[in-house]
Amino acid sequence: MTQDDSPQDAASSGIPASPGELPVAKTTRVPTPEGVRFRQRVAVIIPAKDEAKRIAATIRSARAIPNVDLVLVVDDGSEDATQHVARDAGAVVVRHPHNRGKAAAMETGALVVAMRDVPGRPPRHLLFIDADLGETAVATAALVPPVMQGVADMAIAIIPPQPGAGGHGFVVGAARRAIQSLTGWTPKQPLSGMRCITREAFETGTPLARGWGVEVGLTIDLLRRGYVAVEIPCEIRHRPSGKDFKGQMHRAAQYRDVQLAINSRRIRRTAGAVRPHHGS
Ligand SMILES: O=c1ccn([C@@H]2O[C@H](COP(=O)(O)OP(=O)(O)O[C@H]3O[C@H](CO)[C@@H](O)[C@H](O)[C@H]3O)[C@@H](O)[C@H]2O)c(=O)[nH]1
Ligand SMILES: O=C(O)[C@H](O)COP(=O)(O)O
Repeated sequence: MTQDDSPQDAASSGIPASPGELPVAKTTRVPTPEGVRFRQRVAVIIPAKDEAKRIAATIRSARAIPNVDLVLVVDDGSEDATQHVARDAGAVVVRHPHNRGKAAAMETGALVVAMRDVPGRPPRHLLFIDADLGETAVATAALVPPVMQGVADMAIAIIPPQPGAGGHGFVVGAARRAIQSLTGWTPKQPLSGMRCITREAFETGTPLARGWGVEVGLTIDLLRRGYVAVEIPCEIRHRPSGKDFKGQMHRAAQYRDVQLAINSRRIRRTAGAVRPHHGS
């Protein structure tokens, strides 16, 4: 992923400048019976397409994240042994029979976690991570505390510059500008998919934008509804897209999906602004 060090003011970054200025998440606290305290749990959801080489290390690392009691892999129609390797590494695995794209894999993952949440207890927070983080996946643990403490409804990883990355900042720039114009918030890494999010915020953001538009769509939809997002640095490594033909094709697909997500939200905003008001 392309990095950008453009300056940001603390207020628009969402990152608190000092403890006295902590933002407050919008997610409603689930009331629990008096005197009963449930430990908030977290589910890691890993959308995975043809990730047999790296998924085992990612799962092992993710299992070490505090408060995680479920690691779920959604095999998005892989043609390799992803599902078998993931099961052997201790994950719960579900599978799309055909490739449906990352956003669909995220929705499937959230649905399966909901089925495993314990009735009467707070729903698990959802920690989405990519399958290719390997042993660095544990560093996404830093995304959990802001959500757990009610500082944010969604915490997004800022990742360090990646060796071999070949981006030109084109997709990232377009995504950042659109989020800025539709929400007033300027994210450093608008495409980052490593995100911890409350169940309530996730449900508010569904249906998700398709494919690679999912992160941009989710950020816009949540911020416009008053939810709070923060970006948190995480020392993770992933397999970046290079400068080769495959990398450029990937960027073209990202650009297409991001533009679709942005355009539909612009249209929705305009339609909302001109819709006649029939209230009393
Ligand atoms: O059809 C697909 C394609 C990919 N994946 C998985 O999605 C994740 C991200 O895919 P990757 O190929 O690593 O894409 P990147 O370009 O490296 O992804 C960056 O940019 C994406 C948005 O464009 C974000 O979703 C990612 O989190 C972010 O790391 C990986 O676990 C894949 O296995 C699927 O589940 N289904
Ligand atoms: O490599 C990346 O960071 C993404 O594929 C986006 O590409 P970009 O840097 O050209 O926006």
